Amino acid sequence: MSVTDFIPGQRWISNTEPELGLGLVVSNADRRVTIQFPAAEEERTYATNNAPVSRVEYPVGDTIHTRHGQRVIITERIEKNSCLIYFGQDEEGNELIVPELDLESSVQFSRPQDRLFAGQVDKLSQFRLRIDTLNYHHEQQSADTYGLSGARVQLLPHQFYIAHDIANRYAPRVLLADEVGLGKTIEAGLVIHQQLITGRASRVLITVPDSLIYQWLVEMLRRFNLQFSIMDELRCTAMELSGTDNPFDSAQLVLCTQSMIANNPERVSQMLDCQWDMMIVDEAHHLIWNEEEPSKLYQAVEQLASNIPSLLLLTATPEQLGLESHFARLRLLDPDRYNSLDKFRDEQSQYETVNELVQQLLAEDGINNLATQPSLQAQLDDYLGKGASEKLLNEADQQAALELCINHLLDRHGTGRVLFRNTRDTVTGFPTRILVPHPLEMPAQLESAAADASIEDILRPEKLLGDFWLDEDPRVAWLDEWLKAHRLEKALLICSNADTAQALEEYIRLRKGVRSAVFHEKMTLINRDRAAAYFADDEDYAQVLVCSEIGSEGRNFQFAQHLIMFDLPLNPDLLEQRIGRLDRIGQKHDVQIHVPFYENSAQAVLLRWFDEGINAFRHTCPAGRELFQQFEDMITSLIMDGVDEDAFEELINASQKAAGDIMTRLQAGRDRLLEMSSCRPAKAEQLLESVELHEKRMQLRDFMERVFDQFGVDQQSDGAHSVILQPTDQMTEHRFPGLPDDGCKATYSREQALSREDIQFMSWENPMVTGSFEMIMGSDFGNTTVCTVKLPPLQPGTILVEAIFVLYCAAPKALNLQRFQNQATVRVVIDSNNNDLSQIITPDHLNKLGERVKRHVAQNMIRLGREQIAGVLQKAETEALKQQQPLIDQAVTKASSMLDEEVERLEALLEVNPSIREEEVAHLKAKRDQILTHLQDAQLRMDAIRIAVVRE
Ligand SMILES: Nc1ncnc2c1ncn2[C@@H]1O[C@H](COP(=O)(O)OP(=O)(O)OP(=O)(O)O)[C@@H](O)[C@H]1O
Repeated sequence: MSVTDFIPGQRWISNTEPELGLGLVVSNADRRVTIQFPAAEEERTYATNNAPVSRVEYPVGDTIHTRHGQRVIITERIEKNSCLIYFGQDEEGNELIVPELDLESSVQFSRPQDRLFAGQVDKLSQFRLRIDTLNYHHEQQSADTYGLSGARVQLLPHQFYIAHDIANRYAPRVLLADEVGLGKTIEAGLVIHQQLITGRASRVLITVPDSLIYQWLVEMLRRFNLQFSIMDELRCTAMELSGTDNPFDSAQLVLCTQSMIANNPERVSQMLDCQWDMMIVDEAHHLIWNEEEPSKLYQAVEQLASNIPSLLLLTATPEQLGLESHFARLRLLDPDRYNSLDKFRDEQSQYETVNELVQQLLAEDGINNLATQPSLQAQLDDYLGKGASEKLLNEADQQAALELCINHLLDRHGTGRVLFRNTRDTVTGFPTRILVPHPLEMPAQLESAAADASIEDILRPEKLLGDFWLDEDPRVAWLDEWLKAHRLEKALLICSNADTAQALEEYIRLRKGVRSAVFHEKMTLINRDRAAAYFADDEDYAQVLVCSEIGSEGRNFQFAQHLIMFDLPLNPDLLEQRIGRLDRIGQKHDVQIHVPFYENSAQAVLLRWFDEGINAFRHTCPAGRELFQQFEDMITSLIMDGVDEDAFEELINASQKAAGDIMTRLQAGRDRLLEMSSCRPAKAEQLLESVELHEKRMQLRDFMERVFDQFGVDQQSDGAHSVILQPTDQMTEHRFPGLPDDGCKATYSREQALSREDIQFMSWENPMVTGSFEMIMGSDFGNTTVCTVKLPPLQPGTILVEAIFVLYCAAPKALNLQRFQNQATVRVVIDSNNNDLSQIITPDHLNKLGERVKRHVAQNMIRLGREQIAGVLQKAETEALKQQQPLIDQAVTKASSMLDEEVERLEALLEVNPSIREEEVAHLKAKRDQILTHLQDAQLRMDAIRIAVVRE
């Protein structure tokens, strides 16, 4: 630009700060030009030869706004003393004359055509990045597994099956009851993440036992990038003192302890005043209920559950406290469905018949069975409606029809809508459990002390040994020796009592020099987590963590291989919870379960019964609780009255038989159905394939490298898959989304992310990536560019206009309308002779052959070719618009067929399966109508323009 280009009174716009609005030249002297930006009340002075500004000239036909608020369509434009005067008509048809000085200053050019003609031309690389963003964004949004693939987790089929099934429901309310350590937290996290990222939920409340609060906090952050806020009494009070009305309104994602919910009605009432979308209750077997006296926790959760649309209850032992409590928890999920305990009991007995039918159909000759057995046909018709079997047998593809029927049976008459339970039998990869009993001689004084003691005291013999039990208890001496002999191995020790844990740990640490830590309910939460972290440390670690029973619930200690049961609990579910600390996903070794016990003692009775009677050490024993109830009297009498070998034999034989019977019954009925509806392997595999297919690491890496470059984030490669990212002073935005102020390390490899939890997992759902999508698509970044291109058949000087359109629907994010559109963009290429070359000149041609031009050259090209380009753009718009209706029709057809099928399925289910909530069907229908309306209103909108000038 030269000195003579700038005349006071002219309007210009800044290329680097377009948000300042329209500028006004106020002076031009000494090779410096000063431009005022009235809308922003700012002024800039530039050197005239390289001022980063573009002249604003509106063509005839455009609409302009005056500073007096008038809207004028330009009919004529003249230039006087190098300034423009516009002539035109306002909305009432009044003739107006508008000198450019009178133009409204707060205009923003974000439409690509406006920016182009205002001289705001982006780099070629930015244009390409924009188009790639549109395509990748659409691809991710359309994937069936959208929202499930960004977690730092191994792709385990049973978890993805459950998460996918639940996450696709409206306001899901379910009980996640996988066996201990199979990943219920992960399943819940996947569902939360998916609901948040798709916009179906935005406020989530998680409540967990006190000892698990930090573990959940960390797990949500490191695996799902979800930053929860812990709301404890201290924090709530501090916020109230500083003027916050309701502390629970201060965060979207809140974690709180179950003791707060159970014991603090005021806090519960504050929670009730907030609009939550989702609540998660971990270790939900604590929600104890009986008719006379429901627990406080149950009552508080019940209040919250009736106000919060979505509810996930997590427990590995749903029936730990009896069928009544289990039923009451199901009632929290769906009070209409679970309104009678007797009916519920009846239903349980029906599962056997349904399963028998399913098994006959699943058999190798299932079709044949059905074709030749009228009784089977009648049974199927009974369940699925008259004519169901005939229809199936008449299908061309009978096998596929049979599959569908089995799905319907499970769906409508099985257990699966509300309850999910995967077992170790169906999930592979678990270690072997080895029982290592350590018989010890009973201290003499115990025999007499035990005579009048209660069963609880007998089971914790240290209590009976008096104040010096640590010196006298042979288990303590055994422990000391064992730890010395296994110095390099970590062991988790569990005993039932906090005082025992505390005294024992102090003793071995101070008196025996063992590196140990303690974990019990009398410690503060912070100290508990410190102890757990010390035990987990790879280098400077505690060899043994001594826990009271609270350490047997929910915690992840699978890095240790040895579990020492200092005593044994009476309840087989608790035994399983203890073993589950080590026997969980991620355990790489066999689990050794050490039980030091006195011969001929109560513990010896329990040990033998658990092992020989119900085989609860080496395997999980789903029938444990029921068996314990059945044999409790016999066990108690053996414990209290001393061992009578014949009676013991009888107990063992009877227990084995009963265990076999119960397992057969469960397998024949409820458990088999549960298993089938908790994970259908073929579907689960398909889901994992979809996640892998959309992972596209190389493309993601390439994409993000370009984004970081463009936005000024420094990146240093750090090995094959990872990178170190640092904010810089050259960043174009104040902050880069998701990037910590002090930078971070990130990896594009799931495997590496799993082994290095200190580095970020860069998936398409990482906040840095989704933030980049939003930053680029939500702004004018890269929406105009100019290049030259050598394309021999075309005449030099020909102008090619490549216009990119997107189908735009102004709809809530939660509807995720992109998934119904087959393509992300519509692309039209028109040349200056108005030929449509869209099919001939591909994006690849222009990407590969297009050469960059300097900005001022590009601006000149636009200025000179403006009229022609405007005409071509109009033609491009006309051509694109021809595709609008077909695109809408295609999206509407796809949406209708998907959503109608879902509605029909739910309606059919509703007729026969009371676990469907009416509101679920109503919501789905309303959502379908809303989606179709929005799609029908969709409009193609020009999103970006590339001008290519053909050169010699
Ligand atoms: N897909 C996965 N990828 C990586 N780690 C996993 C995965 N699933 C589970 N884990 C790990 O396995 C352990 C058990 O998972 P989680 O805590 O979710 O199990 P749970 O079923 O809730 O256990 P509990 O019954 O003890 O409460 C945790 O350490 C978890 O991080």
